[in-house]
Amino acid sequence: MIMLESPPVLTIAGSDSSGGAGIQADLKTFTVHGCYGASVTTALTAQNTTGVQAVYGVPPDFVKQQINSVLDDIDIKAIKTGMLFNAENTKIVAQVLKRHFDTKGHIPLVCDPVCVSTSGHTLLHPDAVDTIIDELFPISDLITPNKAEAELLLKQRNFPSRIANLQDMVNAARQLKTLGPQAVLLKGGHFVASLADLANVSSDDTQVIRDDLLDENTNILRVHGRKEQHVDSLVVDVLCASDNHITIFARTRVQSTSTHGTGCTLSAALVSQLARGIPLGEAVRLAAAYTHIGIETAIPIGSGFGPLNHIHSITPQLVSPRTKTNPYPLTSSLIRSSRVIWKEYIRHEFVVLLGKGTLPKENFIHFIKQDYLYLKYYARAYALLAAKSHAYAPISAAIDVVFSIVQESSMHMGYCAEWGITEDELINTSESPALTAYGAFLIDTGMQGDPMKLVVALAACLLGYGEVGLWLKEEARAPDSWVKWEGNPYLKWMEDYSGDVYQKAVKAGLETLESRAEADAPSPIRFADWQNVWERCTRLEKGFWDMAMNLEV
Ligand SMILES: Nc1ncnc2c1ncn2[C@@H]1O[C@H](COP(=O)(O)OP(=O)(O)OP(=O)(O)O)[C@@H](O)[C@H]1O
Ligand SMILES: Cc1ncc(CO)c(N)n1
Repeated sequence: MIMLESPPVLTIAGSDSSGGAGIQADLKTFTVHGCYGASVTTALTAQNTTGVQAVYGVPPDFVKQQINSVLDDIDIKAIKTGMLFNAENTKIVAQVLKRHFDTKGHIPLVCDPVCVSTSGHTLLHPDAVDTIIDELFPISDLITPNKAEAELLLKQRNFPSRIANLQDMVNAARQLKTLGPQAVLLKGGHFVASLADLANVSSDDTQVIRDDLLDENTNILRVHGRKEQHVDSLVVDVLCASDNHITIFARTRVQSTSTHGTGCTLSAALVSQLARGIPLGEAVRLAAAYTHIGIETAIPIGSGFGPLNHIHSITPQLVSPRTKTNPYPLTSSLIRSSRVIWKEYIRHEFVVLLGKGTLPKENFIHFIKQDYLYLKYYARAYALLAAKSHAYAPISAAIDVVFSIVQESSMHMGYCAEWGITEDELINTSESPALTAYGAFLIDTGMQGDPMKLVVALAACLLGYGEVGLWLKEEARAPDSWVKWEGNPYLKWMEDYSGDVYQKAVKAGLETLESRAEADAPSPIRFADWQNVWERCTRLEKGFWDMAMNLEV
């Protein structure tokens, strides 16, 4: 996506010579979030992936001059503080910011109370802890301590400080908020939680957000891939908002040593979101997802704990080859590139009501009639793909799909008969605008030069329905599930899309997509075209279910 505005943001932090944490991590993160990054340096570190070798503080007067130079001139939209080094620097930062806020108005401020590096090196003099609490916390909109920092801050003010379980994290986040900031995000990178822990902390004022669109939780990638499941080893970040409401953000833990600078990166991503006016809860979710993918896609750098991959959001993931653990890199990056709309599609109200068995019959009938007409476009698009293919194997593969779509359409005819719709009525159904738009887009995409665009366009439907089928089937397995399987009037639909025949087609579709991409070497412009086609088809799919819900003709 092209960002037309770049809100200016500021980091006040230490320099990391190895480039993975501190100011360097912040500036990279700001840049890929489309923000303009300014930086005030509080300390220089000689540091690499194995640890911190030396620290050199910047004199407080010079820190003050830097902040004034930036804030007197540039319309900064959000600020973060990281490593402040000592009490003098902390004090001056708080004073100067306070003065600017008093004269020019408040600017959203995130304080990452960096105290100790992952390698155990002191990044903040112990006598500065009180200064951070007394001077900086009261003007901060959010503080983002990790587990060790939270324990240190609480101990400083004689709170019970040991964090041994998830309930302790929730309590600690609440107590930290009484120290003065508007909100607290207690980061959980150094704490391993399980699904059982999550179940134990649920209560009325605690919400759990499971970021379920990461690869590990995308059913088609997991079921048809060879990814090992580590779904019970979780990372949780706990947010205590200004109204004391607790939100727990839970994601699958990545087994990786590329975790240097994760904390700096998370708070820098958060600041970038806040600068765009994104509300705090959503900003945390987006920033945590960005950090997570950065860890997941990192390539080892250095001999110790390497940096995460800051530029994943602007690098085509296609560069990553198909491997045993990541057999579907293109699919995974397409899903990620339009994750919000993809989720609106595969978790659509239509699907949820269908799973519960409470979808009104008229909506389903409306859908199935339009879907019958859709399959005609879909078959024509595959026939077009055959016409555009240069070898017998892909021609024959595309024609096989044409035949199975024709079969699927007779399956629809069968459904319709069950629901009392005659063949005549079905054939004479008029197209809804949502269908015309989708069908025309498929054919138009096919008429263009790059056949891979057509392959991508066709995949959104195939893979999305496969995902929905697997999701409903998996959800149905849980005790007291919201999905009604036996006795559901739409059982056959759920069985068809989760069943072996359709899932075999999904797996074949994944293979086609990935093997074609592997044999290709797309330029960034072509890759962006594929992403765009995927995004538009995902949107059209969502539109199709909107149409079914609204009974639009
Ligand atoms: N192994 C991991 N898998 C997934 N997410 C992780 C992992 N490690 C850290 N994170 C995420 O990274 C973010 C930073 O968390 P962490 O608690 O590690 O901060 P930190 O200790 O301040 O980091 P650092 O000192 O390395 O900059 C959090 O959102 C956390 O959930
Ligand atoms: C400069 C700097 N800031 C913060 C951290 C914490 O990750 C670090 N290692 N180095």
